[in-house]
Amino acid sequence: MLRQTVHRQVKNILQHAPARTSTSALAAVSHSLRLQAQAIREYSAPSAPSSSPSSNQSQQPKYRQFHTSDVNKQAREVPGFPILEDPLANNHSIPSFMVGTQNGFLPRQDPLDVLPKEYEALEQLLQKMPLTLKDGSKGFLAQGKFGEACEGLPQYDLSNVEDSELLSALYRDYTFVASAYLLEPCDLLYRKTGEYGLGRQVLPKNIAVPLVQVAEKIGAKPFMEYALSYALYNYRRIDKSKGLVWGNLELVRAFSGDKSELGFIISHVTMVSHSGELVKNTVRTLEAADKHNRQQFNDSLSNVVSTYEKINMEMDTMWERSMPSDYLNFRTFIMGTKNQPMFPKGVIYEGVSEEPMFHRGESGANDSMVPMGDNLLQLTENMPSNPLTAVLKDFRTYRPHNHAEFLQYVEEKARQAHVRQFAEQDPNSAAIYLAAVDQIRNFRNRHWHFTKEYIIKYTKHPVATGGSPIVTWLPNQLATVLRTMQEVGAKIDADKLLPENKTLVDALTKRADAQARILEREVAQLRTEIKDQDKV
Ligand code: HEM
Repeated sequence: MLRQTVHRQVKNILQHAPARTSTSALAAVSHSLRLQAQAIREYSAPSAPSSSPSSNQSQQPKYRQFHTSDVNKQAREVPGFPILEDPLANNHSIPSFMVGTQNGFLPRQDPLDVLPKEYEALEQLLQKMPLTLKDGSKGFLAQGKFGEACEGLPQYDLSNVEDSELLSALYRDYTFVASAYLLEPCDLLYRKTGEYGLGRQVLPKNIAVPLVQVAEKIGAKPFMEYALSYALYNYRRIDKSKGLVWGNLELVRAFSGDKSELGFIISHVTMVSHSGELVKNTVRTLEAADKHNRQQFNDSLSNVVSTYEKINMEMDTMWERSMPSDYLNFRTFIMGTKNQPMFPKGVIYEGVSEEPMFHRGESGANDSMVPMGDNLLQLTENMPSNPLTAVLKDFRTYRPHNHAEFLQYVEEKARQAHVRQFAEQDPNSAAIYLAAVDQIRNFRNRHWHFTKEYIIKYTKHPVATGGSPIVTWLPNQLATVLRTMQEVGAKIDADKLLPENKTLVDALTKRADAQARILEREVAQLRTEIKDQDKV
């Protein structure tokens, strides 16, 4: 049935394709649809509990269809993947999240910040929800009254909603309500005792049914996600004419409602605001490696390095925008229901399925900038084959569908074009490659510091919000990056390097050596302090 739908779509595109559309763009769309169908099959596989609200709906494809003719008109003709050059901000029929050279991994249009009047009860519930409200008073969560307040929420029927912007807003809002409802008891207990206890194990049908309806329409899992809800679909520009910069952004929804939650979320947005540039140069680097164009390869990979530099500098502002001592105030609400002791048997979605569901929680691990670098630089395939790396791969399914497809495209293309090997064939290209890997190291190393300073310093809870073991998972990737740098550095013939590259290669490899030793010692020590670090 799905295969037939996809075939019909491809045929339709071929018949109605604009004359200008190249075969490569058509191949791209057909590839995109094939992946879509594959993901539909995976998500509907028997191991994943069915999440259809009714038997009638279970006949429908689980993923919202692309209005591919719109995409075709605007897609840059990258062989293999349609990338938007124009975000098509006025288009409300294609998904809100589609990779573009302008919007990068951000939504194509700013998030819808107020729900239409007909959803007033939902809007009001969310506005009164945070621990601290905008006027400084206590919201439902602070008073332990959120669960009770949810009882008054009508069960909206979302089956006729088709506008992609409204669907995205409703998905964001229902995922906020669901997480607050499920985790409210954990937050109350944590504030009293420092323990999370158990969350609510059943999601009532007035939340569960519309959440599953909207999740199916946008092709997401029915649980809070990083891009589709908490971080990248949750900002509002204060001055619409100004950019996505710190000072001009506020939150649409919040759990704690304090300044540190604002700083935490907005730092992600301002970092991702550079991702269009990153996408553009990643694609150019892939093209250059494919065509063996050395000059283009060096230029575009150097641009990748300088863009990651900007992103890393932006990341460093986290320390002043969001206080480490406040982080645990909102962290409870972004926890998942998979691999978390608060939900030992998952969560039953009332009115949807009798089978419990398990979902990873919100996590920056579902951002696409670092996975794109991992794939471009072929770091993903250098990760050890172990259960921690399997978690990394699982995280890649928790993101907008089009982002997941794009990451897969970059991984395949880099492998076909032998990006790393092409870089290593020329010592100065290898130096640029090393500098690019060093930016990924910079990100992951700062990130490891964040984890120690914002989390491990305050709690011995063994699992991160995304369900990964807090001490061992991040170092699994950081150690791979350091090892890759050591391997590449050792192969470079220093005598053939430009003088500036000689100094660079020397400094980067020495630092990688030192950090690898420190990391190993740190992890060994932390493993003795926090339990269950081999459990994934
Ligand atoms: C206070 C700041 C932060 C803390 C405490 C933090 C914490 C964590 C933790 C504990 C994980 C492990 C995965 C899991 O949730 O199970 C993770 C993963 C990740 N986070 Fe963050 N995070 C922070 C900020 C950010 C920011 C600003 C970004 C930017 C996009 C980000 C991107 C990532 C990425 C890409 C991963 C996966 C890392 C990898 O592949 O090695 N995080 N984060």
